[in-house]
Amino acid sequence: MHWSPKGERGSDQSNFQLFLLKGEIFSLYFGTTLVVVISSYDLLKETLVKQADIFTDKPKDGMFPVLQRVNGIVEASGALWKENRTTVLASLKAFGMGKNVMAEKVEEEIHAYMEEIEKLDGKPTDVKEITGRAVSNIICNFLLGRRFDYEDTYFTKFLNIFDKTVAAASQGNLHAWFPFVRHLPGDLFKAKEIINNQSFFDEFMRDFRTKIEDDESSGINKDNIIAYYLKEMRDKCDKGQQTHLSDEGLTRVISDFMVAGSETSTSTLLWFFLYMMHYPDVQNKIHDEIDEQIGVGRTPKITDRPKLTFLNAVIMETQRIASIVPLGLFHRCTEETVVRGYTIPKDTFIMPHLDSVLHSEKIWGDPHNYRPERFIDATGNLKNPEELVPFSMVIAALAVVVVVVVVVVVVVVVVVVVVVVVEVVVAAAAVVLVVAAAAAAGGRRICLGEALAKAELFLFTTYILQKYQVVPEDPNSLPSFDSVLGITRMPKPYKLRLLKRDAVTE
Ligand code: HEM
Repeated sequence: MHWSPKGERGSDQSNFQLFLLKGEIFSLYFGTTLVVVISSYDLLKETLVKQADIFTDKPKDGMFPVLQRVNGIVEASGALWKENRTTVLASLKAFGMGKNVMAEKVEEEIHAYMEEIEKLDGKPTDVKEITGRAVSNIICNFLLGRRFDYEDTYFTKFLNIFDKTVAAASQGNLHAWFPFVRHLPGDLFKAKEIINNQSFFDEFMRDFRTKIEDDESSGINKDNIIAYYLKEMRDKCDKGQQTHLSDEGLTRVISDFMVAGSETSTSTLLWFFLYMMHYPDVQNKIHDEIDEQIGVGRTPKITDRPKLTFLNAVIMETQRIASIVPLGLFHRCTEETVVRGYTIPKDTFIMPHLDSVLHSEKIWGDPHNYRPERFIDATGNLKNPEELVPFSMVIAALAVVVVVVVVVVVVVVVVVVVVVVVEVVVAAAAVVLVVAAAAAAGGRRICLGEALAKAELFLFTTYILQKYQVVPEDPNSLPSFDSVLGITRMPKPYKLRLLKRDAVTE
């Protein structure tokens, strides 16, 4: 469900509509599977964060039991999940995740994206396809260490298959809950299509891998996740170390990245453009801020981010109100436990109802109003409330761990500074911090792409609004806030026009 700013309800074409019910905790059955829906910030914290050891794993058969394999990150559990995740995180760190190197890869893609936008020449367009293509290409750049030209036939074919997989996966996945439907004649529930797409996908993965290995043997292009993963796997095998890293794991990591990293950022950008059309005052204010802080003489940089307080607040408000992963991703409860007096049996599926936090009246007061100012404090600084959970709950937990460690470290430093050399303590403190953060991240499911997604959202929106005004196709009729719920909550297709700002001013 989506609430428009004027309080009108939009509609999701979703199978989940029924479940957007009231109550902090309730259970229901999907087929024969018991699912417990957990709502409210406090309750999600009580479960996903405070009882993380019990609530971190994923359903044993994964989201698509028809594929009969669970590996990679999103669907994996236990030691297998941890090693895949740690390896990928280490590779991202090695290539500058969270630093400017990451932003440079994003910027490289945005330059190509802006050329495509320029070609539109202000004509009414549904920008979903070109935006999605640019966002997927960024993920390819991380996976392979290179981007593709938009005309590249290999890339186009890959994206087509990927789109089909996402579309089939978005259609309710009924065969996961009612296994008998897989045996019905025809393919009404898309089980066969998912299996076929997956084997195409696997073929592409093998191709990707061969290309990387060729590059590797010729000594080029080592800054990519695939090369890093393969090297780790080989090194561990050579040393006779036990490892969960495998070819299958790598294939799943690649598809996890494509699925988790493409639709999410694309959907958020489409919501952003939609809100810009509905709120021209907000858009004008961003234009003014960009003009003042960056001007028109140079392209935006990630280092401009702290200067654009209002734009940051608009992105946060868009993520909050759009709530693109409203029902989170399933977790699994690995031990019987009691929550608020209700017994949750072992292996129950847990649905984290993130929407209940992002749209909570208790937290936001007026959750259905689009009001970016809620993220700016009285002194004009950006606020970062822990209840803003589009990437799930874990950030708050991580922050808490880090804050606790920082406090302990500061106290230790103050005490020890009198007798010992300060640098030694600070160095030790840094190690403790890294270890603590790693432990927290390793034990919980923080969105692995949060830093990348935030860089993308900032750079795409700044580049576009520096040059263009986003206006509706028809000035007398704004596109609706209705949404379609698939893997993410996407706005229903709409067309916009991107008008050059200098032309508008003239
Ligand atoms: C606006 C963009 C994004 C949003 C709102 C978002 C949101 C989420 C959410 C809600 C989860 C579920 C966490 C949980 O299980 O509790 C998640 C997991 C994940 N996301 Fe994102 N995400 C975004 C972008 C990305 C990007 C760009 C990537 C890839 C580079 C990515 C990779 C992942 C992965 C791999 C996981 C699984 C983590 C695990 O299970 O250990 N996400 N994301």
